[in-house]
Amino acid sequence: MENSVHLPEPAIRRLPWYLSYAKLALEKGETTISSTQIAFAIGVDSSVVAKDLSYIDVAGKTRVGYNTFTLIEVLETFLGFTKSHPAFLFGVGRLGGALLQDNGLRQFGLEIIAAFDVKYELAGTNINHIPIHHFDNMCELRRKTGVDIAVLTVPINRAQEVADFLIEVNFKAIWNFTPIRIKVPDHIVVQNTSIYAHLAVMYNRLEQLKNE
Ligand SMILES: NC(=O)c1ccc[n+]([C@@H]2O[C@H](COP(=O)([O-])OP(=O)(O)OC[C@H]3O[C@@H](n4cnc5c(N)ncnc54)[C@H](O)[C@@H]3O)[C@@H](O)[C@H]2O)c1
Repeated sequence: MENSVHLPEPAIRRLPWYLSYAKLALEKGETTISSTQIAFAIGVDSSVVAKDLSYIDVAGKTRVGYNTFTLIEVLETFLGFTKSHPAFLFGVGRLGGALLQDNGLRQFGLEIIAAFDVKYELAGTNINHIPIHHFDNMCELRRKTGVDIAVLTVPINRAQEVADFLIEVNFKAIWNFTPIRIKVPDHIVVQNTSIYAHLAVMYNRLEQLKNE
């Protein structure tokens, strides 16, 4: 069963933490794990873990626990990590190039099948076997493949115009790595991912600690 249930976003964000913990537990030979154990390891209340896991179709008892292998399987399927989600990447610079090199994305179900840039010299090359095309050829490839997901790694001053164009040609989801909050209509799914924003939180908390 993939994630068709509408879960609160904080719950969706916690489930991958449970998954990582379950994988570690299995590596250590723990064939069952309880929600109390998960709660302790992750640092959240066990009632929260039990509630989160109640959204997904996994058999288990709060005290006795879940079969670790089954829990991993069910979580991976539910989170969409076992299915392949084809995507196009836009902007093959330092960050875009690094993402193309990252085989880890595939483990989480994201399959970047082609990348696009406005630099003519990049067209016809590839990174990690992923072909790079000129941006002008994108619409044709989009029509052929029906890809819905765009990974956006263009310079900040190009982000909105590229996003607008992608929406016009029917992309449905944008994973935005640029540090600008792109504006999109309600029916478009956007995830903004900025390591810089996390840095700001870290600095702020660090200052607070120093002032305590
Ligand atoms: N989210 C993060 O954590 C994070 C980390 C580093 C960088 N960034 C952001 O990612 C973006 C890329 O950073 P970078 O360092 O890789 O930049 P870069 O300049 O190395 O690469 C950008 C690439 O985008 C291409 N490009 C420009 N306009 C385009 C268009 N219309 N269509 C397709 N490609 C186009 C450029 O030719 C270039 O190759 C920036 O917005 C940067 O701020 C985010």
